[in-house]
Amino acid sequence: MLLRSSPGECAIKPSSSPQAADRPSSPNAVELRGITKRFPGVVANHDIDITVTRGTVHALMGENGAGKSTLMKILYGMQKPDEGTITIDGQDVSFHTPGDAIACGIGMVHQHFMLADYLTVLENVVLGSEKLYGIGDRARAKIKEISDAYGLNVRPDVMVEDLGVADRQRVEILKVLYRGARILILDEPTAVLVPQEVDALFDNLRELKAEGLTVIFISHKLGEVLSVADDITVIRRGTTVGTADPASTTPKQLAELMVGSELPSPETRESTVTDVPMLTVEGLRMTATDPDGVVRAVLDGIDFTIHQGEVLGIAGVEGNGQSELVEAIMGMRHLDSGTLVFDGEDIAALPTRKRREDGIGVIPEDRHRHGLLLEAPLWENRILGHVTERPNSKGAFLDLRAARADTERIVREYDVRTPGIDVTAASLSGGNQQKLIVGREMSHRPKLLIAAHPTRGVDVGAQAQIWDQIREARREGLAVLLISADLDELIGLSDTLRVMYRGRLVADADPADITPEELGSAMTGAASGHLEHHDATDAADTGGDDPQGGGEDR
Ligand SMILES: Nc1ncnc2c1ncn2[C@@H]1O[C@H](COP(=O)(O)OP(=O)(O)OP(=O)(O)O)[C@@H](O)[C@H]1O
Repeated sequence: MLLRSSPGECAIKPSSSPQAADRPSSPNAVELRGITKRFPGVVANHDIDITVTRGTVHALMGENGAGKSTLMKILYGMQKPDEGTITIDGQDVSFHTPGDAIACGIGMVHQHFMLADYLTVLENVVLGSEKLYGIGDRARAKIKEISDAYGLNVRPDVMVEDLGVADRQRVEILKVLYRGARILILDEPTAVLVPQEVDALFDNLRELKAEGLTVIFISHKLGEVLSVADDITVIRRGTTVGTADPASTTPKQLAELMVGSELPSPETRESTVTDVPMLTVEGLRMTATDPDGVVRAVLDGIDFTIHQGEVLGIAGVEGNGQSELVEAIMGMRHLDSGTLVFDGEDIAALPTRKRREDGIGVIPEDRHRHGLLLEAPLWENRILGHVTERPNSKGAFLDLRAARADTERIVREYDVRTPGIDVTAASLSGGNQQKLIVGREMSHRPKLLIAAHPTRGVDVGAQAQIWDQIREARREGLAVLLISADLDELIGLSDTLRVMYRGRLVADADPADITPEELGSAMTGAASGHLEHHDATDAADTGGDDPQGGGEDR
């Protein structure tokens, strides 16, 4: 069954023939020809050609800053190309806004989900498209029809806040299908999913293409791309450098096509763990009150110690208390109880700034909200959070010359692709923003690094470099609290691995002896023979302590 709903008229370019709309459509869903897009000091896309066959999954790969997002923003009408043509289903089109692209059957699922937590799935889906099927039974029936057709398993009447990450992603996909999308653009869709969820998403993508829909997705994950894509286009420094056939390409060849270097591996078993405690957390408990006035524990009796030279990895599906744990250690949220001893000192009453000055570095989960001042230049972002420290200040004064010189050094050493240090952080590509943050935090030689998704959105080459930098610092005594959705990264970098579920540390795993699949199961609450599980049945009951919601008690 082919589903079609049309939210508006697809604006065909006036140069097309009058019969254009009646012409038999081409086998290609999308053809981009000679796309060029310039920003001040950067050519983001230079004469790019891409052909995407209808009914296929097409992966777009490339180093950070290669120009992938820019190209997709052009296809989705968010940006206008300086040169080049866009052809959809054989018709030349011209987009000025995403609305124009949507009218031509293009939908985009962004990396940061855009759903309203306190609305139901149905309300979220119909929001802004009430004219299509109303807001009641017709809309509900349409949602069910789409959900059944593509195996999305979306229930219209549940609250979005009660959904896990993978369910939210399916709602986002359904939302664009509801608006009539036949061509879906997914921006790094697997970055936040555990392996089992990735498999389920790929099943959904196969269903979509079986119905003749076309999927274009951006990814840095070589293995995943090879397993699901029909075609791969690699772009480097703004131009198409090649296409790869997944059936006959190895991950190593693909990595080389992308970055021209060896495929890195995070595996390392050499231990540098000492018996000197750097951070000891005991009985950490934090509650939150939701809009209905219900108090629930978001951290519920967390205990651990990280020693000098140790990486403690925390595995967990997002929303199980990891963000709150970081906020607790950094003093950004009120603790109900518990102790925090850092480098022999009780820091529970210290302000965040003092904790940083004392030697805690942070690579935050949300780089836009907590890691960068997007509208400020790179050199100001270099100072951010470290105003009182060298080389940014001398005595009571800022030392701008030294801060600028050090920003240049970070740009060089961390390979931040930018025309200069005076451009805004907003103008960097996502992966390059991440490299700037990692460079800044590592520069201060912290004693403890809290690294939340340190290589999220970063390409394979830069990822290997960041892993090396963390390992090198660990050899010199750095203690690391690593929170990551990349299970290869967690297993490869951690000396100690613990699983967080519903605000508690529920199981320990030996990184040398666990697979990503086993770890993924433990994160979703299932027991596994390769983990040491703790008793979680006495979870404090303060009116529902389920930050994720909807889960079963273990
Ligand atoms: N609004 C903008 N202003 C100025 N420069 C920009 C802007 N958007 C992107 N760029 C620049 O264009 C280039 C391509 O960026 P783009 O975000 O398309 O890369 P990407 O391949 O998606 O990278 P990543 O994998 O890191 O997300 C980069 O050099 C980036 O700094």
